[in-house]
Amino acid sequence: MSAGAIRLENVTLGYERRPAVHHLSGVVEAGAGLAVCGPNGAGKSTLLKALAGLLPPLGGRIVYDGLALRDIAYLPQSAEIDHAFPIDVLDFVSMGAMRRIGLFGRVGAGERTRIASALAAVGLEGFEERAIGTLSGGQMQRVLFARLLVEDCPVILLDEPFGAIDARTIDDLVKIIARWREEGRTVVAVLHEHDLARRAFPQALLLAREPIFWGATQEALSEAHLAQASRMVEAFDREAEDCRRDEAPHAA
Ligand SMILES: Nc1ncnc2c1ncn2[C@@H]1O[C@H](COP(=O)(O)OP(=O)(O)OP(=O)(O)O)[C@@H](O)[C@H]1O
Repeated sequence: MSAGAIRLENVTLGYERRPAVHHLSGVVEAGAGLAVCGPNGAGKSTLLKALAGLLPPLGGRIVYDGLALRDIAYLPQSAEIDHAFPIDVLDFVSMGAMRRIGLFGRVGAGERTRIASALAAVGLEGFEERAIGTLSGGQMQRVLFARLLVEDCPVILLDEPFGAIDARTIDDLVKIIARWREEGRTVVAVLHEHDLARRAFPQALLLAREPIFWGATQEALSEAHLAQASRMVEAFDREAEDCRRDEAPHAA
């Protein structure tokens, strides 16, 4: 395993001891571009939270080679972000510098330059004083990418970064991901858009509560593998329903 890699060893993840992802082993090499795909409920977001260090495994372990958790930037699903929080674009993007300067640290000239160039890179110059609550979905996603640019981490985790945004914004953000990869950063993204996964990520993990395939994207997202993933998640959900019925002896 090379420096900067993340190794998963027979990892089980879940909530309140209920497993959501089982038997996951593999290595995210430093500099990898990995798409995590699979049907709804497959465990994709759960895996990303675990990689970000927010959800300790129920079993197995995740080993970070030469990486501290502060080296990992994490973009949660849009629904988990408080868009109504009263903060303007400049302050929101500046929060990306917090790991370096601390919560109450002074934003010096170097950080100001970094923040300005991040806003320029996502095409949001002139939006500095806009409250984030007034932005469109696409503009908000650009702001979130600007914050990631300021965070400047070697590992970047993106949970559904392209959900419900326009094609032009998607193109611009895909270019930023390509730039991160050229710079040797590791990018792991949960994606429902398989065409984008094929276009922007050489590797894919197809997940259906357990791994179906982890390797070249074209092969991971073959029709046969996608059909297998759907069947497995449906079967898992049916079993879960049966369990719930068994656990409710007083139900009518
Ligand atoms: N906080 C939580 N508490 C309890 N169960 C959870 C929690 N978050 C997710 N789950 C359950 O874990 C399983 C996997 O969910 P997860 O969100 O990881 O799937 P996903 O593949 O990201 O789905 P989607 O594509 O719909 O976003 C689901 O059965 C879900 O209900």
